[in-house]
Amino acid sequence: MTYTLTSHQYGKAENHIVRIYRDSPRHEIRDLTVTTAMRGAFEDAYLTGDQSKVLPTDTQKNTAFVYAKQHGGGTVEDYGVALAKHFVDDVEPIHGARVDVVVDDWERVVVDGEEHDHTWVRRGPENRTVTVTVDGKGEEQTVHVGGGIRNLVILKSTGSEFHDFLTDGFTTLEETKDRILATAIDATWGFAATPPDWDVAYAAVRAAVVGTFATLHSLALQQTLWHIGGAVLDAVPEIESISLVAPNKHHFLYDFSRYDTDQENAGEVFHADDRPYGLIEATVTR
Ligand SMILES: O=c1[nH]c(=O)c2[nH]c(=O)[nH]c2[nH]1
Repeated sequence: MTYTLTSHQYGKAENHIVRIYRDSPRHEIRDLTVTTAMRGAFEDAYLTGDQSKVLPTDTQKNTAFVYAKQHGGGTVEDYGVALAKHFVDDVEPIHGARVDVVVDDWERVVVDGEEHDHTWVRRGPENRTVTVTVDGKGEEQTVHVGGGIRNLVILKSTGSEFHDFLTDGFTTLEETKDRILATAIDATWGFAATPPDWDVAYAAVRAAVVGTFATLHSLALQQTLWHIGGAVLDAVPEIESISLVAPNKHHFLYDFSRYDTDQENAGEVFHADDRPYGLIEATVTR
């Protein structure tokens, strides 16, 4: 029997790097979880156990931390590009590198009406994500930066319907003209060109996502995703394509008719079910 190693990459996953900027009494914080993955002619490490071309994942980890000091002053995208380019440009056997960054956001606390200089509370649960891919050396090199939002949990208490769907012998779902619509959006997007400001572009995407979710009178989560995709492409001209994954976090009206009570449940009390959930996905491309 013969086998072929058809693909491989290796790296260090989830380096949790907290960078404090303390050049003035008002500190800043950046909290990044960084995953590196290297591609190149590393077959021998698998096939014969020869590690002579392998830059250890431990070294990748160290580099990610040191680059957080050296290249942390710009945006997360600048950091990711500097780190990925370093691996490809400076380490001969590495021909391609991918750097994935998950950003945890911290919000400055307010004490007696004043923002505190060096204390924050975690903002969440959503994360901003950045993916940088560098392929090839010298003139041939390509650098791609992708953006994302993970776990943007959002709910509207009305302005959502679901009816006139296909039915068969297994259908029990009742039609509704007024329901809760809730989801936790994962979105990733790719750029055809570099935007003037990465942070401004991210803020514009997020505003388009939440604004569209709030204002679109939804006939289905599918329709909401389509409109979100269009709004994002309208908001940020450099974005070429956006992929959206959205679990339908079902909220079922709790049935009061089963109880001996004079209370009515007019869309006020719901059972928030965690599973199973509908999973709606879409990619919208310019
Ligand atoms: O927005 C929805 N899309 C569906 O495809 C679906 N299916 C379902 O049972 N409820 C919903 N809601």
